[in-house]
Amino acid sequence: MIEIKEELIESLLEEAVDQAKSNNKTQIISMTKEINETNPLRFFESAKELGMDRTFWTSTSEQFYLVGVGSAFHIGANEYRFQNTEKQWEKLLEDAIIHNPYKVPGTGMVTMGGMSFDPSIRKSDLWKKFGHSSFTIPKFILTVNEGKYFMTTNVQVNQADHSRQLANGIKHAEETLMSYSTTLPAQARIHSKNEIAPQQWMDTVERATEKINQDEAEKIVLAREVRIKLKDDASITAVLDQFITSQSNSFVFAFERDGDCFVGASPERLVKLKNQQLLSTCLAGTAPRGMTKEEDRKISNNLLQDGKNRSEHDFVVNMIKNAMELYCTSIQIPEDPVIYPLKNLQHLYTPVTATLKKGYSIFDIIKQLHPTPALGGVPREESLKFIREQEQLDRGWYGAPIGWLDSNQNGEFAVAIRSGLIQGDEASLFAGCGVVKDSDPQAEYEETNIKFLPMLSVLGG
Ligand SMILES: C=C(O[C@H]1C=CC=C(C(=O)O)[C@@H]1O)C(=O)O
Ligand SMILES: [Mg+2]
Repeated sequence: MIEIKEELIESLLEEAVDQAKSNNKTQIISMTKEINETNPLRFFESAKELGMDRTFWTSTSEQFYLVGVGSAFHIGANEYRFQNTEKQWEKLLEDAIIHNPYKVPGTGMVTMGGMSFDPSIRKSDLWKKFGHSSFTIPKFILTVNEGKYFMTTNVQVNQADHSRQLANGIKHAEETLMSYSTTLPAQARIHSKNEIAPQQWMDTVERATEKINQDEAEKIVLAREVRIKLKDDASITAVLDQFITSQSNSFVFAFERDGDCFVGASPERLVKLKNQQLLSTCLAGTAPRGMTKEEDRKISNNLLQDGKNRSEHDFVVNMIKNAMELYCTSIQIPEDPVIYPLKNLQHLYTPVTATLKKGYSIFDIIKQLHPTPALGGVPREESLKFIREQEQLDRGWYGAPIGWLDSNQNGEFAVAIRSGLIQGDEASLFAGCGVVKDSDPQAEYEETNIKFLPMLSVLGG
C-alpha cells in the first residue's frame, strides 16, 4: 500500500523539470507518502546496497525514527555556522517544491546533521570527513511516528532530466530499500583497547581544579579518548540495534560521512521544538548504578544531596535559564533536580519547558545554548580557552549539537555524548566530566570510565 501513485510522482517530477527549465537552474523537490510498516534498522541495513551515506535518529523513549539515505542536498558552513546553516535551509525551503499531505513531525522536507564542538579548532586527521557544520537533505527518508510510516524522496532535478526516468530510478532504489533480509548482522568483537594518556589527563584535571580554586573559572568539562581496534569491521546496524535495546531514555544516532560513522546513545537533549513549544534538559552530575535496588536507591539519594554534583548541575540550570529568557516566554524550571536513570549510570536531571517567541528559530536557541556547562564550562570563554589549550584531543562532533529539522519548524537536537567515531575496524570513543572546585582527578577518571561503557559494550567489549 503506497498512497501516492506512481503517476502522481511522475507528474510532480514533471512539474519540477518544467520549473528547472523556466528558472534555468536545478529544482529541488520533496515528496512524502505514507507506506506500510517498515523496520527502521533493516531499512538502514538495506541502504548499504545503495552505497550511500546513511543517517539514523531515534529517541528510545518515543516511537520516533528517522532513517536517511544518501544526500540530495548538503548544507555546509564554517563561519557563523548557525546563521549560515539557517539561511541556506530557509532558502532551500523557499525554492523547493514540497508535496506533503501530512502534518506529522519528521515528514516533508527534513534535514539531518551536526556540528563540531569547537569550530575555531583546526580539524585533525581523525575528523577530516566531518565538517564544522554539515547537514544533509537525504535522498530517501523513512519516518516512523506514533505507529505510522512515511517515505520522503528528495530529488534535485535538472533542466535536461526526464520525469519518467527519474521516477523509474526512485522506484528501483525504493525496492532495494524495502527488500531487506530478516537477519541483522552480528557485531565484531574488540581486539584491543588503548586509553590515550590517562595520567596526563588526570594531571589536566588537577590543573583545571587549581584554576578554579584561583577563581579563574568555576567549572571546566574535560574529555578523554579511548582508541579501539576491532577484530573485524564494525556493523553500524548492530551498534544501533544494541543501543536501542539496551539504552532507554536516550537518543540513538548515526551519521555516516564517506564511510566513517559517528554514532552514540546520548541521554542529553539540547532542545526540542514542536508547535513553538520548547523542551530543553539540564543533565549533569553523575553516579554509578547500584547492584541491588536498595543500593541503587542509596546512591540516588546521595547523588541528589551531593554538593559537588549539585554544583556541576546548577551551573547548567542557571545558564540554560538565562539563555531561554532571551528567546522564550512561559519558562518553567523545577526547583530541584530528579534522578535520570540509565543502564550504566545515573544523572541529575532538570527539564526546562518554554514557548519560543515569534521571529526566533531553533537555530537561535542552539547557538545560545552550545556549549552548555555540561560540556564546556563556566564562564564559557574561559573554560573553552582552557579546553583548547590543555585537552590533548580533537573532540570533533563529540559534545556538539546533532539532530534534525523539518519544513514545518519541528526539530530536535541532542548533545552528542556517549559517542564515538567508527572507521572500519577502528574507533575513537570519547567521554568527559565536569570539573569543579572539589573535583578529585581519580574520581573523575572513574566517572569517565563508566561513561565509556555504553559504547564499549555495543562494540562487543
Ligand atoms: C561530558 C559528558 O557528560 C556530561 C553530561 C552529563 C553528566 C556530566 C558529568 O556529571 O560530569 C557531564 O557534564 C560525557 O558523557 O562525555
Ligand atoms: Mg560529573
